Amino acid sequence: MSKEPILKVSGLTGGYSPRKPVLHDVTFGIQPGEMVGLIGLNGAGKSTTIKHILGLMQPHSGDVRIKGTSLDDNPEVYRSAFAYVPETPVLFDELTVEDHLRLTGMAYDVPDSAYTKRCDDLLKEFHMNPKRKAFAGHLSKGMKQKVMLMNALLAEPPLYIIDEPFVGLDPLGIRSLLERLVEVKRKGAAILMSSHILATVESYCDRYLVLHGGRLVASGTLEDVRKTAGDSASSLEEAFYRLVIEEGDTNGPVA
Ligand SMILES: Nc1ncnc2c1ncn2[C@@H]1O[C@H](COP(=O)(O)OP(=O)(O)OP(=O)(O)O)[C@@H](O)[C@H]1O
Repeated sequence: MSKEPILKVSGLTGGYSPRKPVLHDVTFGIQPGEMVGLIGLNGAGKSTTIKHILGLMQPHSGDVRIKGTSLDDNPEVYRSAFAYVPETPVLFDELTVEDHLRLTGMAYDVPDSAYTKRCDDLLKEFHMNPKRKAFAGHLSKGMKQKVMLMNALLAEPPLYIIDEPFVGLDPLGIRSLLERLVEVKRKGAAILMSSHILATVESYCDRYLVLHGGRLVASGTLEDVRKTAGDSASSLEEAFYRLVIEEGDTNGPVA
């Protein structure tokens, strides 16, 4: 029996100018307990898709719903149902790591009874205990990325949207993150992760969305994506390569 999707993107056409859409009729859903990898070449439309889901851009046509609610239906309910971790950390330089966690706890109504344990666990898992009182402006790039991730994980939302999480993190940070994502997935959260690190995406995601030139050219399990790419593709990387150079376009998509 199919469950109600946490995220449902239906016939999404959108972009920066109504005369020149970047995304064309993109449709997909993410069920509770699923981690879905959004992959595509530079300029394929991954960030634009994410901006539409975040509600930062208006669809030209189509619809985005989180747990059945659109941004127009109820902006507060819509926004509190997801946590977003951007590729480039956005923090307040003059606030400490603990200050950021406290603000997130308040914004997402994390109960006091759960807050201290969640914080302590996250600071330990991400090896950030020595930096809990450090100002964000004094952290390294990877540490800032960890603070963004810890904030998202502290909130325990139904939906996580994570943009290219592996680039700034050290191997221990990547391991902590992946272990945590497996855990939140097990508890029923949905995760949309955009990344160019296809081997990790293949190992951890349950399904994949392949965007090319703003169109979803393949989606589903590894088996589904391999079939769409031609049965001889062995890995996600091989299937991806076939899908995106199919039209003899080796210079990337033109949206
Ligand atoms: N602010 C903007 N204004 C106009 N066009 C934009 C803007 N941002 C992106 N685009 C265009 O939208 C298309 C898709 O870009 P997008 O940033 O969604 O790609 P991406 O898949 O996230 O790429 P990358 O892997 O490089 O991050 C590209 O043609 C890009 O030039």
